[in-house]
Amino acid sequence: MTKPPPPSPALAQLRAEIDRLDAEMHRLLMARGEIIDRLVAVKKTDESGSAFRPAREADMMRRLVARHHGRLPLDTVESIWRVIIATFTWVQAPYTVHADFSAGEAVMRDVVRFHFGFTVPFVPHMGAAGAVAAVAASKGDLALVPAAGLGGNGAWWRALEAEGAPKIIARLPFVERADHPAGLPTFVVARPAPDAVANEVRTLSVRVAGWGPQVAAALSPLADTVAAPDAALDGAALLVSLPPGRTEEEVLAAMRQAGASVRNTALVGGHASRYTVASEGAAPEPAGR
Ligand SMILES: O=C(O)C(=O)C[C@]1(C(=O)O)C=C[C@@H](O)C=C1
Repeated sequence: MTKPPPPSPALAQLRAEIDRLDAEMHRLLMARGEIIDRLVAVKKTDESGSAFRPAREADMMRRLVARHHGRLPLDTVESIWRVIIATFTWVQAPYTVHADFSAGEAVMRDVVRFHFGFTVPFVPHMGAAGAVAAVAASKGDLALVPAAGLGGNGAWWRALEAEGAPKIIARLPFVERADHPAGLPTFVVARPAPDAVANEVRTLSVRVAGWGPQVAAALSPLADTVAAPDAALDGAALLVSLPPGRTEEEVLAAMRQAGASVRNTALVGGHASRYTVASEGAAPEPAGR
């Protein structure tokens, strides 16, 4: 076998620069890892069993996207940081991701791997109920459930109503854009540590009688809603996401005015407000919801 010719001096110099930068990035990652024991002690993670702080992560991801520029695609830099943060969370307190595959295996697998990498274990479930039940039986696990209404899933969020039940604590992706490589809107459900609740957007479980197109139309400008049929003939179980500044009273009043009667409501979690950038590399602009 013939030996490849040595690289030109110019190429050798560029490679030496890359080696130096790689060694520096690795050193910095290891230095980041040195903080973990102190994080665990300060956050008392042994007591809660979960190191996940979604509001902090949403804020970190927004700032990352806002300061990013240059040749490296945003998707790449976002996915690298997702893996760093999710893995650092796992090293503080191991957890499993329970993913509801009912929106399709491929899209949900992408959501899991993009946001949590390959070190964090994940278990597939055919339906939201199984994923949420697994979280309820765990200390610090997460469930990922598609945020859109899927017929087969029913009103899965009703399992979050009881005190002490798991709650919605995040919505993925943290930074939304039309061409996001793992952009399936997804709720993250967990038993939140007391300081892990983000509530810029509050998610409400609402049961109504008299549900129909008029009520849906009245609700749509006020809040994002997922609807599932409820036991009664014209009843519906709703998962209503109240954007910042929108009150529960306003939304219920609009539904009543459109002819629905509200049977009961329960807060089933909250998450950081949604944040959208126009497209790859564009300047960030808040989504308003
Ligand atoms: O800030 C924290 O609380 C951390 O534990 C650090 C860290 C990170 O790796 O940056 C990890 C987990 C949290 O969800 C948020 C951020």
